[in-house]
Amino acid sequence: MTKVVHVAVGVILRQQQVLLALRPDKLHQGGRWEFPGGKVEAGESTAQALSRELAEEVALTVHSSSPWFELTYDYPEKTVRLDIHLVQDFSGEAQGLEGQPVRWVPLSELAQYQFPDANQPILDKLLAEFGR
Ligand SMILES: Nc1nc2c([nH]c(=O)n2[C@H]2C[C@H](O)[C@@H](COP(=O)(O)OP(=O)(O)OP(=O)(O)O)O2)c(=O)[nH]1
Ligand SMILES: [Mg+2]
Repeated sequence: MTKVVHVAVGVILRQQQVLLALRPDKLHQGGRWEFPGGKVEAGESTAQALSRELAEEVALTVHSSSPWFELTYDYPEKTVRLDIHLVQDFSGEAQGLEGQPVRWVPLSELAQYQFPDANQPILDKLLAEFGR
């Protein structure tokens, strides 16, 4: 049986820029840029998981987030269910608390980055709804 990993993903937007973090080489889909987030733990809502992960990983305090869409993607080694939220109401200065590079990237430059294979629909929707 394939395990499905439930992941809370934050598309964090600030003035036509989105926050990306580089996944360490050793991790699944390492060396790719991700939208910060992580696994939803038992007993947590997705929004709670997202707030916890963004505090732990990139030092941001989420004031509110809104569910955007979900996608399921089958990697050879596991299936992920990405529960993608928009985050536009937050405070703090983004920094990679786990030593990972983080970067505010203009939407117009997203095409220059390599993302996990599951992420294409997120990029398409981001540019369709927020790009100009
Ligand atoms: N955060 C995030 N994960 C993504 C994205 N795209 C994508 O396929 N994933 C996958 C990669 C991983 O298999 C999974 C996230 O799991 P993870 O291991 O990074 O979760 P975590 O932050 O809770 O890390 P850990 O506690 O296990 O160390 O989701 C994305 O844009 N952002
Ligand atoms: Mg993570």
